[in-house]
Amino acid sequence: MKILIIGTNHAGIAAANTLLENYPEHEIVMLERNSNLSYLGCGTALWVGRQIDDYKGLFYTNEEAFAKKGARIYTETEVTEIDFKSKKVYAQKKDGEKIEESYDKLILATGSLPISPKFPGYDLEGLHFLKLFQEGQIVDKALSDESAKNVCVIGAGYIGVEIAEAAKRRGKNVRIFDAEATSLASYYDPEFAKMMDRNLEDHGIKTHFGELVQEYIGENGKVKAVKTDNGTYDADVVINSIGFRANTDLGKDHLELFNGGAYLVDRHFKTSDEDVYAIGDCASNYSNAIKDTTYIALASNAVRSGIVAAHNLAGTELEGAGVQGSNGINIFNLKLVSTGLTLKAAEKAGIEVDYVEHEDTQFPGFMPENYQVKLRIVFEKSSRRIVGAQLASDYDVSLLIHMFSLAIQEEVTIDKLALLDTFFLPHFNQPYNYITVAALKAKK
Ligand SMILES: Cc1cc2nc3c(=O)[nH]c(=O)nc-3n(C[C@H](O)[C@H](O)[C@H](O)COP(=O)(O)OP(=O)(O)OC[C@H]3O[C@@H](n4cnc5c(N)ncnc54)[C@H](O)[C@@H]3O)c2cc1C
Ligand SMILES: NC(=O)C1=CN([C@@H]2O[C@H](COP(=O)(O)OP(=O)(O)OC[C@H]3O[C@@H](n4cnc5c(N)ncnc54)[C@H](O)[C@@H]3O)[C@@H](O)[C@H]2O)C=CC1
Repeated sequence: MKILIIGTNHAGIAAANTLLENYPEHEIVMLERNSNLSYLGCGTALWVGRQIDDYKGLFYTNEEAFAKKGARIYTETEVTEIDFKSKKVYAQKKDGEKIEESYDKLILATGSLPISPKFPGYDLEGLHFLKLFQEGQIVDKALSDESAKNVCVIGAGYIGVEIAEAAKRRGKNVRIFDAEATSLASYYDPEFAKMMDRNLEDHGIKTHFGELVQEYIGENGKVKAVKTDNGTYDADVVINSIGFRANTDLGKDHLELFNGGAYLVDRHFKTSDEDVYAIGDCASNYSNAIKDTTYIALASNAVRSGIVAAHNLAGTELEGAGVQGSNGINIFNLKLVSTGLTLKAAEKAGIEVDYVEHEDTQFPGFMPENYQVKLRIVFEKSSRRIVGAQLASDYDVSLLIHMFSLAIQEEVTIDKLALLDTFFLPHFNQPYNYITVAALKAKK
């Protein structure tokens, strides 16, 4: 069987590896428009903020590795059209050469594109996005210009907050804007998000939440200020980070879409076309918290969807486990992690929930070094199944969120969690720890 994979970043790579390692009898062709593959965007802010020395370690594989494994791989080759009827893909190489490939099965792994806000002045020089490695390089160069003093970040989601920290670490005056009342509003309830807001402000970043950007003001074709409904602010560098949209340009007229966005897929990541699978940021996913289709753009989901699609396509039935949207962030040492639904997300999904919360130190009081930890657990009122959790601390409590992720996936109730056997050792935690205490607070 001849299998074509379009897009070879995290999702496409996971699918290709699964096929090459488990089903070597198939012919694999990979098509990628970029010059590189496997760029870990999560490292952009670390590198731009000089927390790591350079970007070389942010790539975990390359074209040669796949050629060696037996795949035919084309980089700098953009797929321009797919004829789903005759099962043919048309592409163009960087030098203009046109190529044509047929397929028996097709995997779309074309990812996502940053949403571009079309405020007046959107085409000025000095406005940036942060999706590709090359865009990271451009932002890095812009911040290296000594005369660029003022940086405005539009959107205080994950990319925005991370790059705001990086720009501050590079000695810039940084302002961050978001339409919502706090940063990270789609990941955390206000009580947690406000800890991040305070953290940003304590480190000298000016926050402008609930303030709407209306215009980029320029001079001689270059941005010099950002105008909002509340004021005008100097800006030499503007970074736009108001979210991603699924990149479905190639298949949107043929394949069924989820809410007009990502390719709608089943639990095998198969699209509405029997011979076409879609994975990663260009595809929908299944949410265990809302028990319905969702769209969440994360590298972690992209990898898993690639593995599941590849097995199913090759004939081994494997149902995707669904997702919780588990995520984490670490800014100036404040760590926030969450999974599943916030109170607002639950309300939006029409799920009636309650929550319990507890804040305590990680270790018993007699330990010489200690940290505050704040935990919130969200559960469905009727079934009492856990549907979300949020944790905040300067201590690394990140691994705990995986337990809550599994709890959501497996529909564990808050009452079961209260009686869970959690070990105790002063070096790690307390006998009456914040998980147990929080869960015991859940009133019937
Ligand atoms: C700055 C930043 C930080 C991030 N941090 C994290 C993090 O910490 N944790 C996390 O889980 N996620 C993070 N993400 C999100 C994560 O990077 C994405 O969810 C992930 O890249 C999705 O992988 P993908 O392979 O589905 O899509 P993409 O990474 O978007 O890759 C799609 C590929 O398809 C190619 N392509 C598209 N169209 C065509 C075409 N017509 N022809 C040929 N090739 C094509 C593209 O060139 C691209 O290489 C971050 C993203 C960014 C930008
Ligand atoms: N640590 C992690 O896991 C990371 C994950 N990612 C993922 O990459 C994807 C893209 O990241 P982001 O672009 O940061 O998206 P995001 O969805 O995290 O945040 C976008 C932010 O922009 C705001 N916004 C939307 N429209 C706006 C407007 N017109 N004006 C002002 N604010 C506006 C939203 O309120 C939101 O806070 C996300 O899926 C994210 O989860 C990115 C970086 C790190």
